[in-house]
Amino acid sequence: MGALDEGHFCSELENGVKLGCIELSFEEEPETIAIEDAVKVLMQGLGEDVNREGLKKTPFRVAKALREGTRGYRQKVKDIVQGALFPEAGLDNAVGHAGGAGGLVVVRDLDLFSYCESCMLPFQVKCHVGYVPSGQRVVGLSKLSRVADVFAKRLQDPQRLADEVCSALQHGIKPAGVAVVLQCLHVHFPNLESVFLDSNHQGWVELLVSSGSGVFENENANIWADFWSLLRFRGINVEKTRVTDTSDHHWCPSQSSVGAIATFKVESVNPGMVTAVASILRSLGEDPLRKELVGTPARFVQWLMNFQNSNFNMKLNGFVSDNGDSFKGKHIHSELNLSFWSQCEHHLLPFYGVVHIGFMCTEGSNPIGKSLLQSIVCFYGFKLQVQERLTRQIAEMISPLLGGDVIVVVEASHTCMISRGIEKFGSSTATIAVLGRFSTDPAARAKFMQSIPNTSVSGR
Ligand SMILES: Nc1nc2c(ncn2[C@@H]2O[C@H](COP(=O)(O)OP(=O)(O)OP(=O)(O)O)[C@@H](O)[C@H]2O)c(=O)[nH]1
Ligand SMILES: [Zn+2]
Repeated sequence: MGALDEGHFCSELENGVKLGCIELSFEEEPETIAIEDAVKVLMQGLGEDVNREGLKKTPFRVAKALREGTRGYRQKVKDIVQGALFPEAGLDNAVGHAGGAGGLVVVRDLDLFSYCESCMLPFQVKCHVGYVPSGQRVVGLSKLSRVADVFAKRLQDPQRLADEVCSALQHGIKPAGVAVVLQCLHVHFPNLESVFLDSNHQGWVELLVSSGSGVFENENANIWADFWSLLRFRGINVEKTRVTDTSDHHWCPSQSSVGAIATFKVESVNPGMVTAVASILRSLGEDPLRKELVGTPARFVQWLMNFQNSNFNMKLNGFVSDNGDSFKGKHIHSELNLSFWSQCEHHLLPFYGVVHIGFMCTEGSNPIGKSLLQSIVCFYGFKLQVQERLTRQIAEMISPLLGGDVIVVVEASHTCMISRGIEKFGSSTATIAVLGRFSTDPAARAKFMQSIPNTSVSGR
């Protein structure tokens, strides 16, 4: 069982005398309990009832997700590489591609997830690792991915992640050289204004970083040309958003001028919630005073505050539709790809995607503008949610405005199913809510469905 599953703790008295090991389950470990307590403070800060059905187990789930997501602090590279170096004839110390073990080896498209150290949200990593074997031996291919995962399962910055993986492999395998390329994707930070202004939001911020050691140390070395060629074969677009100097470049939207967080003033952030996040960092084995982490608790709280339990009803500014309630002469009107972000109430992790809305109206009229529908979608998105409830709430909200015949389809990617747990990259969930004629007329439903374009839902 992994370190997270079976805690082995030796209780110590003040003078360091060990009392002997007591077996603590994951639930009983002090770090888990501390994170659960901190998550309860965060949920109360959002105005939520921690005892509400659906939220009861959230503190524990979040503790489990965060500790699994940062297990890299407790793993050692040598345990992975040791015993996985296999003797292989070939070029000894020279570097070339003449047969045998002398040639460049590249493992491509390793899907990883890491935690952004600026905002504590998971970010997606497409990792490509290359090395030039030497010393008459090669490493087990899977170990390149396992070592990369040790450093990904921490609070990270893309460039530091690439450098740490590169250096660990260089020291662990002692090859002629190592090259690491990471294509990183950070979820975009919406805020109410920006989502309305530009509803075809790009859901992702992309960044490509690289790191090299030994024969790859010089990024102009011709062996890099071989490496990039082996990536291009896979259609990997290595030029896009390539940043070499990331020192002053904040890739995290929470640090950029347009991110949602930039619109909050730090002093307006609930200090009790900030303290709670700092204690979570400590429970994960991090130092909240590390310079890259100093602002992180406030930024994470600012992200969370997007989803506070605002129970105010949608201010429709007296909006009344003249949509009437008779079908005659009515046709199906579709408003498609309304973007939304929400926060899964089970894991406090984002889920995001698009909403498609259909309703009946007389030819040529449109009783409700797209931006008002976008407002409704955003207000129900910006809560702790489950996708089924979000879908139903949108339908129930717009139904009386539009004569009662509505259909709502939500397509979303759930970070909690992609970055942890079942880790199903690329998976997405679709939900439907129908009222009025759309609940009784399959042909009306089918006609609306045909109007939905066939595009990816990942928001990329
Ligand atoms: N129906 C529904 N389930 C959701 C939504 N968001 C997250 N979940 C699920 O909530 C469930 C929580 O299950 P638990 O077993 O309590 O928590 P868990 O151990 O973290 O679950 P895993 O994700 O399977 O590891 C998971 O199956 C999630 O996939 C949602 O919007 N709708
Ligand atoms: Zn971030």
